[in-house]
Formats: sequence, structure tokens, C-alpha cells
Amino acid sequence: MAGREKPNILITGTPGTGKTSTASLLAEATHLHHINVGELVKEKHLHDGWDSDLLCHILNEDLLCDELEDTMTNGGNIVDYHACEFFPERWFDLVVVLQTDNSILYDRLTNRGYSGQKLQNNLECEIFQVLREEAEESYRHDIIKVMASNTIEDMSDNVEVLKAWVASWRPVEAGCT
Ligand SMILES: Nc1ncnc2c1ncn2[C@@H]1O[C@H](COP(=O)(O)OP(=O)(O)OP(=O)(O)O)[C@@H](O)[C@H]1O
Repeated sequence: MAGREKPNILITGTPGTGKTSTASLLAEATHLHHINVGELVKEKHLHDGWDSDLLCHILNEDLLCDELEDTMTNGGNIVDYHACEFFPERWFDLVVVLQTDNSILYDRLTNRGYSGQKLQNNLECEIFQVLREEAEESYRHDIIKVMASNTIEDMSDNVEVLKAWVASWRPVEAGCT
């Protein structure tokens, strides 16, 4: 079976590190399709209700993966989500982990109205590099890029690097998996 003609990229990281902003700029620059998983889960009800402790939807991973399977098989997607271990490894050609210094992330999350346990959980997630570890446990290390996302300059540099990666990407020949 022929492989996909365009790559799939996963952009992950703690909430507030800039996944959606980076993914939408990259989608504009490359004409790849941006999938904001959080929005998709809400829109298509790919969840098992609302977690009133964590103040977020309880993701149904099977429903989400079934929903995305055909799109991912076709290729040409930028998937943006704050978790990564449950996606099939074969979906992605590149996994980007965005990281933000804690004081900057604190300001971004408080500006967005996060407080209490939710704020604390997200800051700890970034301090302990939970998403970087999750990516390293779930994907080949040579397809992972860890990128700083502290400033607008970082964001535009990251988009340029990723745009160049997309331009140089070539489909894997059938039989050369
Ligand atoms: N590198 C950056 N420099 C400056 N501001 C940034 C940067 N990245 C993100 N921001 C700002 O931080 C806020 C959060 O960004 P964004 O929504 O893209 O993060 P996210 O990782 O997608 O969050 P979530 O997982 O909650 O959707 C936005 O106001 C955005 O403009």
C-alpha cells in the first residue's frame, strides 16, 4: 500500500505553550490541515462528559482515534493536543514538543483565567516535562523536536524551521517502512 503523500505533524505541550498559535501559523504557511483536537472533541462529542475536578472534558480516546483514522491515513495534517501517548505511532512523521519557561507560562495561564489546582497542575506538568517524557516514551526519538516557545520570535523561528522541514519531506517508499 502506498504511503501518504503529505506528512502528518503532531504539536504537543502543556496547555498555554502555544500549540494552537503555532499550528495555525504553520497550517497557513504550508497549506496543511490544522486539527485542534480540543475543539474537535467538543464539537463531535468525543468525550465521556465533564470532569468537574479537573474542569475539562473526559476524553474518549477510542472515539477520537476512530474519528481521525481516515484523515490521518490520507496525510497532510497538523494535530494540536496536550497529550500524545494514545495516538497510533504510525500516524506521525514529526512530533513537536513546545516548552515555555514557568514564569511566562504562569502569566499566560492566569491571563486565561486559570487558578487554583488547575493552574498548579499545568505548571507542574511543564516543570516536570511531562509532555516531553510522554513523547519520548511513545515515538522514535529521531522524529521528535523539542522547541522553546517563550516569545513571538521563538514562535516565528519555530514556524520557519517546521515549514522548511515540510518542504523537504518526502513520502516513504512502499515496502520501506
Ligand atoms: N511563543 C509565544 N510567544 C508569545 N505568546 C505566545 C507564544 N505562544 C503562545 N502565546 C500566547 O499564549 C496564549 C496561549 O497560546 P495557545 O492557545 O496557542 O496555547 P496552547 O498550547 O494551544 O493552549 P491549549 O492547550 O490550552 O489550547 C495565547 O494568548 C498566545 O498568543
